[in-house]
Amino acid sequence: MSPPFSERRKAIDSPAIRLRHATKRFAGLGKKEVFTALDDLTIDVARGSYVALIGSNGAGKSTLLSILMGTLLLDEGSLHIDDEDMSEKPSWQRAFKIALVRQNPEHNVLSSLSIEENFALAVMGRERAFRLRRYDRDAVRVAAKSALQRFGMGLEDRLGESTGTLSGGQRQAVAMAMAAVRNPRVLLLDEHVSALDPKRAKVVADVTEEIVRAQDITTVMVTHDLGHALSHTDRVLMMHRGKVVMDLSGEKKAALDLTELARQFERLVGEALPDRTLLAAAS
Ligand SMILES: Nc1ncnc2c1ncn2[C@@H]1O[C@H](COP(=O)(O)OP(=O)(O)OP(=O)(O)O)[C@@H](O)[C@H]1O
Repeated sequence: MSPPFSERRKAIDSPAIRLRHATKRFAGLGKKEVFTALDDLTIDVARGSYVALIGSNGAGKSTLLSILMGTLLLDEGSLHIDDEDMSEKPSWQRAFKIALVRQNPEHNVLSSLSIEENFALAVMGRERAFRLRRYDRDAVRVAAKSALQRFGMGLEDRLGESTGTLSGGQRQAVAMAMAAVRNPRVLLLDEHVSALDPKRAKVVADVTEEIVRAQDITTVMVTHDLGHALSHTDRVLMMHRGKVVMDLSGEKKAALDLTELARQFERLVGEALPDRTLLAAAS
């Protein structure tokens, strides 16, 4: 029996990601030194929204992605994904819900396997069974081809080739297409186009947004490129020293004046935005 309407409504309205008073500390170099990478962070991420995390080096962006992924666990606070308490669950217990595309293309695909075999692993992950067993080759090929075609790189005709022979841009396209085939509840992007040349970066960024919108995937992207964040995402969270210092969405984001943004950021944190963040936005 399906749940009552009120319960279904609640599931749709409730945020996909609910972070409450999230704190993560690391031991510093000195014996008693402790560094707070995430400092009492409370954030809701709406279902299906595309959110960018921007901030200077060491602001806590990667730590936050690791907390969402489960490769790090919180010291204090809580994390719910789709109303399920994930605070204590390590990455392997939530991997079927979450896909991650990393900055380094070599970290996203297994280069000893073919493109098709990489997709087979992605599909098996979606089915919550990472056992190496015979996979449905036709179904995997159909899904892989249709996801790869979007990138216009001809990769759909090279399924039998080793991913070790692909360029960085091609590997990132394969990684994004694999994420699309897995159709995760949450997609995490860690500067996934920053290592690519501008032309390939644009293709991968554009298709990423198409996938996110078409499949309604809640997405959190770390980037140093404010221009990329402003043109593709619904909401920009500016981080500094483990806190969100600015939260821009809707009209506030649409009416954004970069000089004013830089001024406000500096006033709030006492430090200027990194040059590359502003330069990327202005170009
Ligand atoms: N495993 C770790 N051990 C100790 N300190 C860590 C660890 N991971 C991160 N930190 C520290 O936590 C702080 C936040 O790091 P984080 O990597 O989250 O920043 P970031 O915003 O992603 O920066 P960047 O833009 O340079 O990638 C940094 O000062 C970093 O040195």
